[in-house]
Amino acid sequence: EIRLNYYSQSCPNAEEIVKQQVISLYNEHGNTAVSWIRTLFHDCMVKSCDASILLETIHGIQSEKTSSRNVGMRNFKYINKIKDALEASCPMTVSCADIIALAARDGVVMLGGPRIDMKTGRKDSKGSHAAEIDSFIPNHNDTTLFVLSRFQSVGIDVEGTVALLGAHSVGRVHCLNIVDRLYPTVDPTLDPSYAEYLKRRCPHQQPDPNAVEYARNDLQTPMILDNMYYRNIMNNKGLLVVDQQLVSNPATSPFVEKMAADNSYFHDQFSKALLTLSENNPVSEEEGEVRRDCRFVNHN
Ligand code: HEM
Ligand SMILES: [Ca+2]
Ligand SMILES: [Ca+2]
Repeated sequence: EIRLNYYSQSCPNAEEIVKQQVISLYNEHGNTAVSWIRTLFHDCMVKSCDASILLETIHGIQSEKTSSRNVGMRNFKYINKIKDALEASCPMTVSCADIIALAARDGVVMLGGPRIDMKTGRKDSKGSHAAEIDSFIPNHNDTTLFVLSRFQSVGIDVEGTVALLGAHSVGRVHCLNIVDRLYPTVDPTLDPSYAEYLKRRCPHQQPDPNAVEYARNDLQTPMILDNMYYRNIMNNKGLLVVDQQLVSNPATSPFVEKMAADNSYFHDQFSKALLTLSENNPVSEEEGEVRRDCRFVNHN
């Protein structure tokens, strides 16, 4: 059963240890904080917040990391650093699924977002769900209707979905996910000068797989989790099709306007929805485990 302060007896400093690690990683590589937010989404959305996304391909397990939906995910290696710090104080106590949740919570704070009171006590999966990823995580060009139905299936309503996509106020997108909007003709819903910028960032219709070509999600405040995302999409400066469509769909556009006008309303709705996402379908004590190494299931 997940609850607030699950580790208060078994590892009283657990949350503080994660926080210190997230801060020092942020100071080394600011983009780690960005990664933790996306990692939570891609773990929790796929079946359960069970750290399934961290497993490597080995002994009949197919890693989720190689899925096309997970393109661009980064900084997984630093999860092990957080885990090592926890193992040094409390061996075999804190789950990798809780590391993902707490790191996302603290990453949000590092990026100027709200403070979210997340529960702990999640257990780690004993397998990956690689084959099912595409049925849980929408594609970059799916319709709003489809996106809303995916989030609704995990208990997140229209307002919450609009708020969660505000995570695209930070981070980057590889050209692969944008070129369809630039070539052969520019998507008419793209601001022309913004399209010129994107074409400079992504000069080839078929992105060179060896070149790391990407554009920032939010040019104005790329490292701040703020409502600039909504102002951008209202100005036809959305990067992905799923972003831009929030403005034109009548179910989502009123929330876009409210969030664009009021950063603290955005933060409140983002907190609520991220909390719901972070509690999706926890694995039971009997079915799960606390992994020794977040990349592999335990062998005992
Ligand atoms: C319809 C739902 C969503 C779709 C289709 C989607 C798709 C994408 C894509 C294609 C990228 C760029 C990856 C790359 O090329 O490197 C991206 C980046 C990102 N997404 Fe989403 N996303 C969705 C929802 C969310 C949600 C709910 C969150 C978190 C609450 C989130 C957080 C992020 C973050 C933080 C990045 C930047 C990652 C980085 O710079 O390392 N996304 N998303
Ligand atoms: Ca998962
Ligand atoms: Ca921003």
